[in-house]
Amino acid sequence: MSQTAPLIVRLLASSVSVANRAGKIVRDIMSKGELGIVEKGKDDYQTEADRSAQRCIIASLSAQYPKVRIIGEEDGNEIQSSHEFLETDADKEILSLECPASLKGIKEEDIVVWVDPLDGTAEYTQGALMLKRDPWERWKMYLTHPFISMKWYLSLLHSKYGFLEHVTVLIGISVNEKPIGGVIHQPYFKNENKMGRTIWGLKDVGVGGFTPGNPPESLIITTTRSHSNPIVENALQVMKAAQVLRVGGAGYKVLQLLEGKASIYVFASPGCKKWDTCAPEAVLNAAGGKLTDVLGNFYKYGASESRPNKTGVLAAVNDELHNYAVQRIPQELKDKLSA
Ligand SMILES: Nc1ncnc2c1ncn2[C@@H]1O[C@H](COP(=O)(O)O)[C@@H](O)[C@H]1OP(=O)(O)O
Ligand SMILES: [Mg+2]
Ligand SMILES: [Mg+2]
Ligand SMILES: [Mg+2]
Repeated sequence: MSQTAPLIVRLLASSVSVANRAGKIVRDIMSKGELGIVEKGKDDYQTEADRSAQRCIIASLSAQYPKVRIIGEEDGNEIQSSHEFLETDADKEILSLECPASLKGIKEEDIVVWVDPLDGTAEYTQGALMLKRDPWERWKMYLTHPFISMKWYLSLLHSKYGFLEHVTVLIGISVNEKPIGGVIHQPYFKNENKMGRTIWGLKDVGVGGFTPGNPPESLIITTTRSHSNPIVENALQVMKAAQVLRVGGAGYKVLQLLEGKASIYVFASPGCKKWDTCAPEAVLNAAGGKLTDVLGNFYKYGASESRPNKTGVLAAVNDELHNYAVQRIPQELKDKLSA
């Protein structure tokens, strides 16, 4: 690795390589078919892919950047047992980036990295069903699946490939409580000749790994497909959108904004945590967008911050769309979430 590149550039380059490796782990576990699903709470599951991918990311980054504080979604990821997963490559394209003056003086001690090893776990476990080509085998798996309703099962059958494309690996880099760099890796993105893609963003540099798109002509909202409730629905109704897309994962929804498939991401509920939004917010910022809670306030990403994003998520590719969304949310709803 080029030791001459400034720390933040090296860390982002390492994060890109580590996210690619984690994505391969996620795919390999799915191919083996033993997901090892554990229920953490209501509508909250963990699989062997979440656990192994996190072990890979934390072991690899902490071996190379020992003083960086790294916080992952999953518990019980002892670093000692993870040498098989060590990834020490660093992406060459990122290493060759010109580091802006504003990021040159950053030290390891100033950095907090937020890791979501697998964002869209609900969609990942449902994707396992779609890999069963035999309808009878698929039906049997559905019957033993812990949390797929009949409505979801039917929507899965209609979706042809399931929702695996919604799954992402998220590595967010924050300094002084603000997200300044991030990686969104999509293990199941279908390219012509290879599986997966890695999107990155760095403050005062820009974004890469995809083709940015302008916001759609009409107002298209993207929101949750697996964690809705009456307040979430209320916040959608007031937007007066031409269309509402219901997809999985915070990473995937921000990708939809970046690619011009949706205008605003609205989620008026406390379910997302700091590891869900740190990387997406960093990439969105680097593309000129904005991610806040539904009141329009920024989240802070210091190591001692509480994990839940209690007051929801509101994101857009530009200030104008973001302002529109903040203004549409009724005060009563804002009060309810911040109570
Ligand atoms: N109620 C919840 N419980 C646990 N995780 C949640 C909840 N709501 C949202 N999340 C996390 O935020 C992501 C985005 O939410 P949604 O897909 O509903 O829009 C989810 O994929 C999940 O991350 P993860 O899959 O990493 O556990
Ligand atoms: Mg989870
Ligand atoms: Mg997540
Ligand atoms: Mg996760």
